[in-house]
Amino acid sequence: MSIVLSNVNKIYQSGEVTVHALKNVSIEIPDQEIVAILGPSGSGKSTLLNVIGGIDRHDEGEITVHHYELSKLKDKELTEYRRQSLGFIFQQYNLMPTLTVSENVEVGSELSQNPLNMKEILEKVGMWDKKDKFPYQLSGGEQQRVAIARALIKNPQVLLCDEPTGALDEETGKKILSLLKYVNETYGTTVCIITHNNGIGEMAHKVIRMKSGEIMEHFYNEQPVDPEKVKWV
Ligand SMILES: Nc1ncnc2c1ncn2[C@@H]1O[C@H](COP(=O)(O)OP(=O)(O)OP(=O)(O)O)[C@@H](O)[C@H]1O
Repeated sequence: MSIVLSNVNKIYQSGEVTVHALKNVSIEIPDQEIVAILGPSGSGKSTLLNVIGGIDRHDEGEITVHHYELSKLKDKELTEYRRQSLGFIFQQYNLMPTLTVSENVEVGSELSQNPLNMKEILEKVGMWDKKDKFPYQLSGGEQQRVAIARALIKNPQVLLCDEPTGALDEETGKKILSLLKYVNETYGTTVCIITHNNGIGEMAHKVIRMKSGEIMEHFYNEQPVDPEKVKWV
């Protein structure tokens, strides 16, 4: 049960301007693996993640995520799919400033029918001792840990990460990558990471490289590198 895209097209029309953001994209994202989606700005990485994540609708082709065929889902079903199956991590952590760490994670928990245990998750991401702090009292890396905990507590099958280390320095960014690897190994979560940082491709099981809305290449790393050892570029 993996994520399969067949001949997926996505066209944005704003006024006179037409952007073909995804052009006949066919690709498989295997279950329980780490997949890095690389490519220059404007190549369609976020669009790809957004159509997989049901944040945006594709125009043509098929996207199957586990037993869901996304084009067949009504809006309400798409929302349910996002809630039940997916966790999202963004470059901006999007924490609620007026809520504590544990309250922020609770928000994720409330979205799920089978949430994981709060203490376990906060311990796993190394934030249990800061559970009563507010976001402004935390570093960027710590805030991203909370965002990961908020996504994880739903026990999603897939974690979709858009530039998760984009706002972090190398040392902190590598710690977040190590945490994502740990999550993948511990919970069997499929982890998709969009990034400009080619080095992050080294830690992934599979690399997908995009350009101008197309898949330029995709390949498996025979030996994914430890996140602490990737080249930071
Ligand atoms: N909502 C939108 N309306 C119109 N055009 C859009 C929209 N979203 C994206 N695009 C266009 O689609 C193309 C692909 O954008 P996308 O954000 O997917 O690229 P990206 O590879 O993620 O870029 P970046 O690395 O800069 O985030 C770009 O030309 C972009 O301007």
